[in-house]
Amino acid sequence: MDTITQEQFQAFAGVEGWRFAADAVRAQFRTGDFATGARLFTAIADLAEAANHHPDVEVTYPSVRVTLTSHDAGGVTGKDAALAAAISQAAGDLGIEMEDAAGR
Ligand SMILES: C[C@H](O)[C@H](O)[C@H]1CNC2=NC(N)=NC(=O)C2=N1
Repeated sequence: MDTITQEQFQAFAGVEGWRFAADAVRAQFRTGDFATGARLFTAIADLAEAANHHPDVEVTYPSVRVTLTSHDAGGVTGKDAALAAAISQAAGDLGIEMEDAAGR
């Protein structure tokens, strides 16, 4: 699968707030506590396994950081955009908000 540009990524529905940097897209979710972070991670893991496309995920007490890239393509592809949108939807379903770049 070919890589996509930042403009092509931003054109995907549901990826608002994801940040395109170099060869990956990143987002941070404000969970507020570790148990909620674990629930979000579990939802992300289920989506990743279903897509056979896996993010890097950092779970801390107050937040969950997600980084997506397509290792086989060496950059961001439509798989990353589709999974990013699905992760944002799963976070929304759990009542979890995305943080902006400043962590607000
Ligand atoms: C064998 C397996 O299908 C591949 O290693 C998959 C697994 N998950 C993956 N996830 C991501 N982000 N990039 C890949 O290239 C990738 N490849």
